[in-house]
Amino acid sequence: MEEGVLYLASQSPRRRELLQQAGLVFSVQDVNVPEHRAVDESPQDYVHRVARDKARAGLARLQADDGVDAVVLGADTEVVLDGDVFGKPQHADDAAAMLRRLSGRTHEVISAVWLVAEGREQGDVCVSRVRFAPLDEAIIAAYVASGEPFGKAGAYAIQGCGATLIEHLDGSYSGVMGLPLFETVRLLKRFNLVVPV
Ligand SMILES: Cc1cn([C@H]2C[C@H](O)[C@@H](COP(=O)(O)OP(=O)(O)OP(=O)(O)O)O2)c(=O)[nH]c1=O
Repeated sequence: MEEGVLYLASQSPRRRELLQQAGLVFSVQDVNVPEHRAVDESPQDYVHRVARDKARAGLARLQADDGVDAVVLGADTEVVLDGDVFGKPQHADDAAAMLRRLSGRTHEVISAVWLVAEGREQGDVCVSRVRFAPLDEAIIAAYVASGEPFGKAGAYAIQGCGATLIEHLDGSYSGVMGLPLFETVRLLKRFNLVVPV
């Protein structure tokens, strides 16, 4: 396998952590892509599009800088319940409202990952099902006050105290946390990038 130059187009510390956990060598490229779902766009199409746009934006910035021959990884994670897409909460009331809706129910977490290089793009998606325990108002208030829900799709973090709210996970832990590592490494191999395992 040849050595490729991998860039992670993301501001998410979770994605950095997960790529490091997989033993990958990469650089980080900051991108800011607007996340607005079109009215007729399915949740899965939306997550794919945003992940691809992040990777494309990363590659465009790198090419504008010095035309480096790079492979750029973009990812997006959303929580979906009853056809509604829960992004990151804007404020405390928003976070509490999301948690109230997730309480005692099973939702989907959709995580897409895209690799974009000059003349080549490929992506994959991972859908997990997460069942929340019934949450009373005191738990919701305490969790929101902890600050953990902010910056997280669906207002919780499986890698944090949010794990204590989850009764059951059917799917990928890394996918829920923000970057499905099995699908990511499978894509990297297709791009002939060096992976440790
Ligand atoms: C459900 C869940 C989400 N999350 C996080 C992962 C993502 O950072 C975030 C979903 O928002 P994203 O829009 O996917 O990512 P981001 O804006 O944080 O980062 P970037 O676009 O720069 O890559 O939610 C967790 O950390 N734990 C969880 O259990």
